[in-house]
Amino acid sequence: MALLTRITGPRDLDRLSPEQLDQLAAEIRSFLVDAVSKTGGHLGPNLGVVELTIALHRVFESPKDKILWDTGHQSYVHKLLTGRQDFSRLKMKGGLSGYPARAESEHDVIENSHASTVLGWADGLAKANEVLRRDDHVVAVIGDGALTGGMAWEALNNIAEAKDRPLVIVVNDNERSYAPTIGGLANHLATLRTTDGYERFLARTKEILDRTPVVGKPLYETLHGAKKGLKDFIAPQGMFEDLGLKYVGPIDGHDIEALESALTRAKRFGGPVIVHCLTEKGRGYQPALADEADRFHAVGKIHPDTGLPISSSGADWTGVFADEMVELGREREDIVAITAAMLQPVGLDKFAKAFPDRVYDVGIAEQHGAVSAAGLATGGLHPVFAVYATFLNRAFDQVLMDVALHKCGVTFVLDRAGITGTDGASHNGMWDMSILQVVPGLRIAAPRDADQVRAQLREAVEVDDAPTVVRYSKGAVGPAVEAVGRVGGMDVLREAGTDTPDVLLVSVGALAPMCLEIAGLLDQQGISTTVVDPRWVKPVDEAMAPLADRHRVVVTVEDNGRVGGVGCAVAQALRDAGVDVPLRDFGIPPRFLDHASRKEVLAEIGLTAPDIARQVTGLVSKLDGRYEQAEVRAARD
Ligand SMILES: Cc1ncc(C[n+]2csc(CCOP(=O)(O)OP(=O)(O)O)c2C)c(N)n1
Ligand SMILES: CC(=O)[C@@H](O)[C@H](O)COP(=O)(O)O
Ligand SMILES: [Mg+2]
Repeated sequence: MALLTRITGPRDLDRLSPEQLDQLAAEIRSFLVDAVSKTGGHLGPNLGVVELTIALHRVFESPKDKILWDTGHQSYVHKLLTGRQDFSRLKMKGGLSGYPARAESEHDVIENSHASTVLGWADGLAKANEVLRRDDHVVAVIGDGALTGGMAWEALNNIAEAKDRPLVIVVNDNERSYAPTIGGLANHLATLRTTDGYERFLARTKEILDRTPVVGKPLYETLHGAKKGLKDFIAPQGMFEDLGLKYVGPIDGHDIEALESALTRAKRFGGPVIVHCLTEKGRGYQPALADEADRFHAVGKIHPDTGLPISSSGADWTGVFADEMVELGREREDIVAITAAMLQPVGLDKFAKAFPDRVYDVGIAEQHGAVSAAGLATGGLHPVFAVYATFLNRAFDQVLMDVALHKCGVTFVLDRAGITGTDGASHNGMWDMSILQVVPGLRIAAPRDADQVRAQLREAVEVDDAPTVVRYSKGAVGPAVEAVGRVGGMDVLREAGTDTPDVLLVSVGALAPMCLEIAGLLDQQGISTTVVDPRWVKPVDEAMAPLADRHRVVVTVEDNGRVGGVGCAVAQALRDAGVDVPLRDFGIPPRFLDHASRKEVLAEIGLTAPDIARQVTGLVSKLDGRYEQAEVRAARD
């Protein structure tokens, strides 16, 4: 790493020769494979942007110029070139974030990770430069996948309008999101890729003319000067130029010299310009290139030589859903599936294999996915839209106004619900049960184990006149948690063992084993506890209020934001029923949580069995104290 370790900031790149730049690119690739194989992370995307990042940092002057990365998962090389070379704790507590992070560096402008936002940011920053008369540049790097998001097009619509407001958009076209990027836009990029456009024509002409030096240079310059007419003559530049954006490309995204030349021209242009770069996801690393599914988009710990995972975590929630979907698909021809560019990560790959005509990849377009689902349902099908919980945030209005208002039978399967941890603040699925609480008619299932995923998915797809949601966690699914009884539609997981029980513990989803542990700890303190799993947490089961009324305290525990979550809904239901029992709700506080393992985050926010047991013990003791005081008062009076 002779060169890489000497790069302490972007300006150190200025003094490197072309040969040294190539060597630096090779060093960075080997660093990435070595470092990310130890920690896990977004290996494929970063291997693809090594030369592009070097060229960007040579042509632009970050942090004065703002370099923005859409989604941000491909910012590792940017980190390496901006003084962050300790990757030993990547995505771990106290280590580097997996995305741009303002706390880490003045070179990181936005803390993203939800896709397709960068053009909006760039638009705003460019407008600010204009109003404040700054001559700084704004450069937005967006992938072909992120470009399928509607927000990107809303921004382009604005950006194209201001002909003399400088803004450089780099389209990092590796032809893939996780899997190959789909749709009309992807097809258009493919046409641009294969068109022998102006750039390639000019490069070839230059090559030929360089061999005839006498007439070569003047002729080349004449051709270059006549570029607009020449461009139209050679090949139509398509949609981008039709929109009013200057188009430069396609550029070989692994040729630093070509990249620098294109970026320099874009920088000088003085208006909005698109630089279309062709890159290869997983570049230089054979195991990634051989992985047709996702080119090592995001890996766990792997053996660097083979790319094979170090350990396999056994059955996970996604896998249970994946298998059950195939079963359901066999049983019911009306069941169709939707993914927003994440077929494999959400577990719809098996369904797609079995029923290729019944799965729709809508691109990174959660809003459209939800509305399209409303259309499918209205057309007589039952769509299952599988999406990470955090990404459904985007489609809230569509769930409310299109799916729910129209009473459409659409099932949303929310993967990665609850604390996911290592992907940081934006990836925790901690908002879904709060925002969805307000949607009339919508029902939410929070299965506690694999059997319940299967059972509740089946119950969900039976509902054809309202949206249903099935939400579960990331990673390994725990052992089955057997019910010992049933009250209304709720499973009783533990009886208090007395006619005058102290605590009703309402356990939500995957937290069932923890709730049973809490009950055990309370038992040791002489506090008798009923543990109930409502299964369907919205609407609150009608049996909840009478059950609560038989206890002295109600405690809810959920892997979701406390504000507006299941605890709030239960409290409201009890109030509505006139049940006056103290309630204490445990959940995720309304804070953005730094990246760390799920276990560390849960410990930090006090969502652990000992913490909760301690607090509940305190609460019960306080009630006992009050009770005793009342008795003393009564005896005295
Ligand atoms: C709103 C949203 N939906 C889904 C995702 C999950 N996701 C992360 S990266 C990615 C693919 C991005 O493709 P592209 O922009 O082409 O970048 P590449 O990885 O190919 O460099 C997806 C779907 C996300 N981050 N944000
Ligand atoms: C950038 C992004 O949004 C995804 O790639 C995310 O990192 C995936 O997370 P999982 O590892 O939980 O699938
Ligand atoms: Mg891509």
